[in-house]
This record gives sequence, structure tokens and C-alpha cells, in this order.
Amino acid sequence: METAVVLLNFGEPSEPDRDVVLEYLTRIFYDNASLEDAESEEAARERSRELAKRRLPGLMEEYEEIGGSPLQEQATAQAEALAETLDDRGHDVSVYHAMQFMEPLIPDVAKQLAEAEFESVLAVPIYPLCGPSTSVAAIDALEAAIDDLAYDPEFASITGWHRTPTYNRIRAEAIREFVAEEGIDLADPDTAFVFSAHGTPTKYLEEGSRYDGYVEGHADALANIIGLEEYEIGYQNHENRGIEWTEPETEDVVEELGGEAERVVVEPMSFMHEQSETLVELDIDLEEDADAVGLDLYRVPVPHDDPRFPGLLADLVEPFLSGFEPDYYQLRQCQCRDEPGTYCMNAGLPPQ
Ligand SMILES: C=CC1=C(C)c2cc3[nH]c(cc4nc(cc5[nH]c(cc1n2)c(C)c5CCC(=O)O)C(CCC(=O)O)=C4C)c(C)c3C=C
Ligand SMILES: [Fe+2]
Repeated sequence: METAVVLLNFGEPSEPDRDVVLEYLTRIFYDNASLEDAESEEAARERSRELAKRRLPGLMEEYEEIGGSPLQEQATAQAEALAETLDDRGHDVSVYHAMQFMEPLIPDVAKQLAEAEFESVLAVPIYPLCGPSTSVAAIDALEAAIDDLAYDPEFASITGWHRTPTYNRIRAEAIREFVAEEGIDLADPDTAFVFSAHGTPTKYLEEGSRYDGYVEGHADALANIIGLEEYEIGYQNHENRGIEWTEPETEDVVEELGGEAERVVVEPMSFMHEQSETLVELDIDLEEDADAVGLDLYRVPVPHDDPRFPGLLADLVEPFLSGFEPDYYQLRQCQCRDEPGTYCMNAGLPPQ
């Protein structure tokens, strides 16, 4: 076997177990330690533990409400579906999935790759919109784990892929099908529409990330495909460190819509799995906020198991498996991760 494709994601605990959730949070905060100026490595680790303990009760409550996150199960199914599609296309390739903050952890998967002696490794983060703490950090972590093992495969990665036509079609049709099932008319002035994206600390944008531009451009494309004339964008933030995050917050956007419409449709545009951000933050917490201002909330399901998704991913990795230049498919040297072999569909273009 020559090539391994590794799908990367954030990860979330499948069970509401306190020790597991504490460890998970500590890893996340430590990975984002650059958001604060710690005096030393030990101080950054201590601060991560402190932030994790503080956040633990709230996040435990969220996982208890949903009985653990389905993210892991859905990510496994996506990897299996991609493996099957690539096999059907005649590629001799293995597909793995690895998580930044939950098992299967990236360093453990790197060990499996080294043991199997793959000659080349291709990393593909399953984050629809490329961000520094997600797509870029996940690829960095895999490459660093491989280097630590003194294992030297040919390494390539794909960061931003939200511009693929199939992806836009999948999301647009998920919205259309959902509103049709619910009997909602998007042209009705009493129906408001909100694209909700995971937020990011503004420090990452100041350092060069174009994430907010991708959010705006993708929302604009989807709105055009489904013929939506008016919409709002909101961000789901995690304000644990007293630092600035992207604005406006989704909950503020929804509260502002009270009195202007009877219902609001919310599209969780930056997620490719159901998880606490969709099942708790939107379905429970935001639903309550909407209800308090007299709005009925309708949340579009994440199309994590759309049968076209494995084919979309297979198309993306095809140049690397079949040996033709990735730029033939508009994949160019990524600007967010300026390392050779990192490809992206956003490179050299304005964010949208
Ligand atoms: C573009 C930005 C981000 C995306 C997309 C994203 C996805 C994502 N996040 C979770 C779950 C958590 N994220 C948490 C913290 C966190 N998330 C981001 C950015 C994105 N996450 C940052 C920069 C941080 C760190 C914040 C800090 O260090 O202060 C956390 C822990 C904190 C909390 O809940 O309050 C969780 C949990 C998932 C599952 C996910 C999946 C795609
Ligand atoms: Fe997050």
C-alpha cells in the first residue's frame, strides 16, 4: 500500500465522562495558548488546565443533554465511505481519520502510518472553511507527529475546499429540502435566515487568517444558489479567555430579529458533523433565545452523510493518487499554510 489519506477533525467526546472532557478541554486550550502571552511553557500548561476546569461543568452539561457527541461516529462513517469510493475508482489507498483533541489522536494515527510504512500521506481536514486553529493546526500537528517519528513519507495536504461546486450544491440542497419538508417559504417576509458559523478569535484574523471572508463569501454563494435575497451572518463564539472574537454573535443576531419575523431558519454553515455546537448551542440554547423574542427556530441539519460527499472528497484527492498536477483541479499553494505541498482552492483569490 503506497498512500494513506488522513481525514482530520476537531473531535468531541462520545460519552459525557468528566475525566475525558477535562483532558479534551485541556488539549484545546493548550493548542490555542498563543492567544495569551504565557511566561513559560509550564505557565501555558497550567493556564490551560485552569481554563479547562472552569469550562468543564458547562461543557459536561452540554454532553449530558445530548448523551455525548455523535461527531466521532459520523467522522468514522465519512472515512469509511471515502475508502469505499476510492476503492471503487481503483485506487490502492488506505483512509484514516484522526482528531486534534480526541481519540484517535493525531500522534497515534501518525504511529500507525509509520508502522505501515506508507510512502505518501495526504491530509484532508473535514472543516468546510479553513481556519488557523482548525485546518491549519490539524495539518501542522500531523506533519509534526510524523517528523517526531523520524518517518519521512511524501507529505501533502489540502486546506480550503469549500469552493468545490458539489459542496455548495450539497449545502444548498440540504437547505432547500429542509425548508420544503417544514413547509417554509424563504421568500415570505416573516421568514428570516441566519448563516451560523463557528467564530474565531480576532487575533487569528489580525495574524492573516481570511476565515471571516470565507464565511461571508460562502454565505453569499449559498444565498444566490437558493435565491435568498436577505440573510444575516452570526458567529458561535467560545469566550473563555476574555479576548475578542468575531462579531456579531448568532444569539444577538437572532434576538435582534424578534419582532421583525415570525420564524428564523438557521444554517450551521461551518460544520460537517452534528456536534454540541449544533445539537446544544443551536437546537436547545438558541431555540430558547428565539422563543423568548417570539420566533420559531428551524435549524437545517448538517449534511454529514450526503451520498455525494465521499465523491467530492475523492475528486479532491484524485490528483495526488493518479499523479497529475493538483492545479489542474484549481488546487494551488495554500497561503494560510505556507508550506510546500499544502494545497487550497482559495489561494491567490480574494476570500470569497
Ligand atoms: C474557525 C474556528 C473554529 C472552528 C471551525 C471550530 C470547530 C469546532 N470547535 C469545537 C469545539 C470546541 N471548540 C473550542 C474552542 C475553540 N474553538 C476554536 C475555533 C474553532 N473551532 C478556538 C480558537 C478555540 C479555543 C478557544 C480558546 O483557547 O480560548 C472548545 C473549548 C472551549 C469551549 O467550549 O468553550 C470546544 C469544546 C468542535 C467540536 C468543532 C468541530 C468542527
Ligand atoms: Fe471550536
